[in-house]
Amino acid sequence: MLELRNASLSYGDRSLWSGLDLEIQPGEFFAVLGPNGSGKTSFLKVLLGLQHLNTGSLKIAGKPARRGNRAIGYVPQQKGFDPQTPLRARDLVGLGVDGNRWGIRVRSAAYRQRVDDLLAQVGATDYANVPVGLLSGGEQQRLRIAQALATSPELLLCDEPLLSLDLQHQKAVSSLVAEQAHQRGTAVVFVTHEINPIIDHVDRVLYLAGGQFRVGSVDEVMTSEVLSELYGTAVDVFRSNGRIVVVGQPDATTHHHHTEEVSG
Ligand SMILES: Nc1ncnc2c1ncn2[C@@H]1O[C@H](COP(=O)(O)OP(=O)(O)OP(=O)(O)O)[C@@H](O)[C@H]1O
Repeated sequence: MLELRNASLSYGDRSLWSGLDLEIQPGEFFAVLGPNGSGKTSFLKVLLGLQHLNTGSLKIAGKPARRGNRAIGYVPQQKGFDPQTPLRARDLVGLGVDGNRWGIRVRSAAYRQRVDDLLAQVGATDYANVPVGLLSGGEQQRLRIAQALATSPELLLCDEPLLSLDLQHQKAVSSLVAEQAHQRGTAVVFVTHEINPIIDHVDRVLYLAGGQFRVGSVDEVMTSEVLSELYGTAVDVFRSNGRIVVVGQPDATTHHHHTEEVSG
């Protein structure tokens, strides 16, 4: 589905990663973790064809990366909608639906059916006609996912989709994305600061830090040894009730964005 070979990316003399070889399979839930500034968003930009690699190659569904690739669905990092936003939930989802493919000449029956199906797929049918600005952060995030799924992408990219969500909504959105991967066969690349909300779902992680990276299962990557090596300083990883607690990262990143976001 996705194939990176000997990939490196740097800005000026700052290297974000180099020598990255990676294949992501259909149906895989793949997370990208790392502190602020480690290159998580840049990684998504590469996949979206918005950022060129300095070395190496990338293929998505067998073809070189390019902008506007319809095989990719993208859930951007976003704040909440303004309460005045004059869009209903179904209008937002409808923006993702490809008019040509569904023979829209606006508001055709096929278009309405497609929007209804997408709303049902993310469990948003009950608030289909509510203005998006009045919905909770978690409800808005479901709609963004529905919008990203509108073209039935083979690859779904999510940039910090859990930011500003409470625990219950984090779980619901994580499960929804996991279902898309594991039941529907979409490859998912999921950028997050926090492993715990997705720990039960994620297949593998890419951890970026200090210009280095590590790829593997949660058990392989989230260890004191690996993180200490990546950060270049002693980092302790503890397990508690199925959760992971990381202590001693030089850059305490986890809550950086939360104060800036509109809460759900
Ligand atoms: N176009 C660019 N030109 C130069 N430097 C850039 C560019 N884009 C990003 N950077 C730098 O590269 C680093 C990685 O940025 P990126 O946004 O990918 O990190 P991130 O892991 O997504 O961070 P965060 O968790 O804060 O969102 C940052 O130091 C950033 O300032």
